Amino acid sequence: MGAYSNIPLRERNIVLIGFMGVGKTTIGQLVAKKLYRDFIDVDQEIEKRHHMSIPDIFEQMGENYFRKIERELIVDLCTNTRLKIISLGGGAYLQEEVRNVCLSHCIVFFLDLSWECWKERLPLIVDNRPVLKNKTLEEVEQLFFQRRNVYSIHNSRVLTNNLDPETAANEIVESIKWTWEVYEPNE
Ligand SMILES: Nc1ncnc2c1ncn2[C@@H]1O[C@H](COP(=O)(O)OP(=O)(O)OP(=O)(O)O)[C@@H](O)[C@H]1O
Ligand SMILES: O=C(O)C1=C[C@@H](O)[C@@H](O)[C@H](O)C1
Ligand SMILES: [Mg+2]
Repeated sequence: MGAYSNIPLRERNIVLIGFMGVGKTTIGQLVAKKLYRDFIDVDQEIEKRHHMSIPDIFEQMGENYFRKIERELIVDLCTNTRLKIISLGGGAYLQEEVRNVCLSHCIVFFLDLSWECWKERLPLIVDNRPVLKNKTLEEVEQLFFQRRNVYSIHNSRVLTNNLDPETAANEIVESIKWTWEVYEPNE
């Protein structure tokens, strides 16, 4: 896999990364609509292909198996598709191979949210995120900041504190269009 593929910027998939619950799925869908592009949510795609929910995959096949199919799907999407909006699962980007393929083939957007704002979201997501199961709030906080270090490797970042999904999606679209204009003008 080359360090930087020669896919034109305007054709590159846009990949959304960030911690569980920051809004990758919700905001990704809106970005796709606004750019008239197809949306792929990696978690939903895995559930569809395997006819199982993510919590069931974790429980019956184990996390290592989930990470393998997650990685293989992302490598396939990044290398074989263009013009998509792709939302990753919250843990996918921790795998080095995933980071490498996303950064070399796509434009990677980090959806950032402060710990204070994120904490208020916890009740909305805790029931179907196996990684959060049986963790104390302190342990989740530790994971939040550990992972933040990895998400910090990205092409662009949007801080979504106090932004509703629609506004966050508009910011991403503006930023993408600006990048296209600056780096590939007159197309
Ligand atoms: N900008 C926002 N403002 C308020 N609530 C939001 C925002 N974005 C998402 N939410 C809500 O937060 C919850 C989690 O959002 P979502 O499922 O999109 O997160 P995610 O990043 O895809 O999580 P995961 O990594 O687990 O897939 C949902 O209930 C969603 O409605
Ligand atoms: O952050 C994580 O490790 C995960 C996030 C979800 O999107 C799912 O991919 C799964 O629940 C694991
Ligand atoms: Mg999601």
